[in-house]
Amino acid sequence: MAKPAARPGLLRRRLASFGYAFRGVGAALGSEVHLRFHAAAAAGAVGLGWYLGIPRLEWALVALAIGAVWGAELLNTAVEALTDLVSPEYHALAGKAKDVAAGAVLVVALGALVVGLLVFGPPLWARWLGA
Ligand SMILES: Nc1ncnc2c1ncn2[C@@H]1O[C@H](COP(=O)(O)OP(=O)(O)OP(=O)(O)O)[C@@H](O)[C@H]1O
Repeated sequence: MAKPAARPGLLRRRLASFGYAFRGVGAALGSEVHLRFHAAAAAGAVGLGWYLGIPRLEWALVALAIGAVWGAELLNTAVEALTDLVSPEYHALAGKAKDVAAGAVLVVALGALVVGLLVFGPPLWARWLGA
């Protein structure tokens, strides 16, 4: 009897999963203008945080906000792709799925905006007043 093909080891499978995940982020970055905008905004926030010397807890908030926006945008991209696959023709439910997914990005982005205003607003204001 033929021996079943050996399954790759656990570590190799985990590493492959990471590879697929990074490939997904790369594919979304390549196709989604919004995600490139989020990348620029994240770079701006990190630069501002470094310039203002914000404390560690505020870095944690900024990191959470950036991660949440990226996560929501990636999920939105996945929903769009699946919707286009399942329902290339017009369908009210397909439209609802895309609108709700886009709404999720909007809600998270508004939360991130509030975080940005609370973290960067006061020290920027103080610098401008002090200048
Ligand atoms: N198959 C469909 N059936 C019904 N309505 C759709 C369908 N595809 C798109 N729509 C509607 O058109 C809107 C825009 O769809 P589209 O696929 O262009 O998404 P988008 O978020 O604007 O795309 P992108 O992020 O690539 O710019 C959706 O939010 C939805 O309201």
